Amino acid sequence: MNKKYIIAFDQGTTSTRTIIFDTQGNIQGISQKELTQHYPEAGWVEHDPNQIYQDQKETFETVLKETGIHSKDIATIGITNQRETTVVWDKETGIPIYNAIVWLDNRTKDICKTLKNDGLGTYVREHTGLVIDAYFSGTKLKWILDHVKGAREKADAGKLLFGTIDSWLIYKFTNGKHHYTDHTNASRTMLYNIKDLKWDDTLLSALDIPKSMLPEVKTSSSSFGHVQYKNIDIPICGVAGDQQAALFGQGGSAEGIAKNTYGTGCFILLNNGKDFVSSKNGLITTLACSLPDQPKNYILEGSIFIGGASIQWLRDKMQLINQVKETEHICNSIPPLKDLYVVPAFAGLGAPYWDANAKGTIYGITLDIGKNEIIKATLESLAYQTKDVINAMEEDSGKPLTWLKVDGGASANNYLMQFQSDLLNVPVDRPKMIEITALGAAMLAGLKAGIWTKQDIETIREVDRIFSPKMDSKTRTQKYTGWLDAIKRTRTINDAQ
Ligand SMILES: Nc1ncnc2c1ncn2[C@@H]1O[C@H](COP(=O)(O)OP(=O)(O)O)[C@@H](O)[C@H]1O
Ligand SMILES: O=P(O)(O)OC[C@H](O)CO
Repeated sequence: MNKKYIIAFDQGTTSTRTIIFDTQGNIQGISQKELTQHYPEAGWVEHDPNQIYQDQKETFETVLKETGIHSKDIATIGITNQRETTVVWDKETGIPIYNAIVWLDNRTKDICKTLKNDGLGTYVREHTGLVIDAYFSGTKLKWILDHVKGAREKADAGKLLFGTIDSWLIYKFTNGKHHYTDHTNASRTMLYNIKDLKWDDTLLSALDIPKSMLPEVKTSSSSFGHVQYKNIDIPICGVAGDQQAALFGQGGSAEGIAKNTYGTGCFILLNNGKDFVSSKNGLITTLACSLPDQPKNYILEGSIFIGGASIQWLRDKMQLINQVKETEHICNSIPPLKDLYVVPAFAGLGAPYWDANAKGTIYGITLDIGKNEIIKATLESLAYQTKDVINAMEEDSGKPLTWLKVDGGASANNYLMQFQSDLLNVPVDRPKMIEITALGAAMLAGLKAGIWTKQDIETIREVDRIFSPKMDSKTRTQKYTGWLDAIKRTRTINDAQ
């Protein structure tokens, strides 16, 4: 094999990146563009699908130019993406009929309420592993068909296609030749049966979605067509939703491995093995990256909607900081907080509460509280929300968590990582490679393309730092009890409204 590089397309909520790895898994080049967020109404979040494609193409071309690496030396491309975000486009022209409705958008909460009232909750949990929530693609797709003029007729006539961002990019980069997705992305639509690995007719009919719109679902490490660049065809050999890709990059194809990605949201995933376990504690069951010899592995996931986004809120809306990284120094420079909690339910609460109506709150303000304390409480909220999810995971899996692997932008924050370890009372293990999501996608592609074996990829991850718990158990219990009280009060206020 003389091809020397693997490319990852990492299409996230806030940015679009192309990264080139060498065969040791080292980064040779990165190009990145910020993605414009559109907020047409309260609770709505949209992206422009054309911007997503153009940015991905531009970062791809830029990284090749900047590194001087020739496209003939690229063995394969892996794609990883923000999950659930929904695009519908015209089959003939490839033109989207509406903006992409982003995972954080909760405009469809009333559709979800109706589905729940119709008694579909248990069916959804048992067949898709999910809870009925506006987070997943199914109701977003229904909303587009119901609200865009002429969409329903065109869909019924087989003239529209649906996809999550991976499908959209595959379609565009292969000039409309392929309409594919992979198991991880399909499992986030609320339309896919994760036991039988097929689209679910009952849910398609409940949401009035024609099957002809849906992509073919493939193994995450398999052939998804080619990207042509300067007359060279580069095969796309890996596709996975970003959280599952991160778990894979962290070595999570083995049962029992858990990771938390601290990005816009926080996503805690535990590889729970080959058997479908339905959560009794507010988590969801979803599919791990699939390999030809490992088609079905189930993950228990806790999806927290607002993680690093709350630090951006401190910077952009509250203007309490100039840069997100300042929070580490600020937190280290003031004493431990006493009973001050920020509950960042800015988009409702995800796991384990699933409360679409909850709103953000701050509890425990006294006269001595200033902006630094608010900053610290906001940063700590990422760790408290993580603990809520880990507690649920321990209940569901029946096993205590002994080790947490971490990644994502906010995992760079040493104060947060130490506080997380203290609160969970387990070591928190941060890898040297911060682009672990992209690396996971590259690994999936590299496996299929014959660049790496399973043994090779096990040796790529290296530890940067392990944070060990230092907090005494009394303080830990006091702090967490205060958090649970703040959550209870938040939810009581909203119930009363
Ligand atoms: N040093 C830091 N301390 C706290 N939060 C941070 C820090 N660096 C980045 N973040 C947060 O991490 C998020 C970006 O992480 P990233 O993994 O790139 O997110 P995404 O993939 O969701 O776009 C932002 O929300 C930002 O506020
Ligand atoms: O783009 P990220 O990294 O914020 O991830 C978003 C998740 O995939 C949503 O489920």
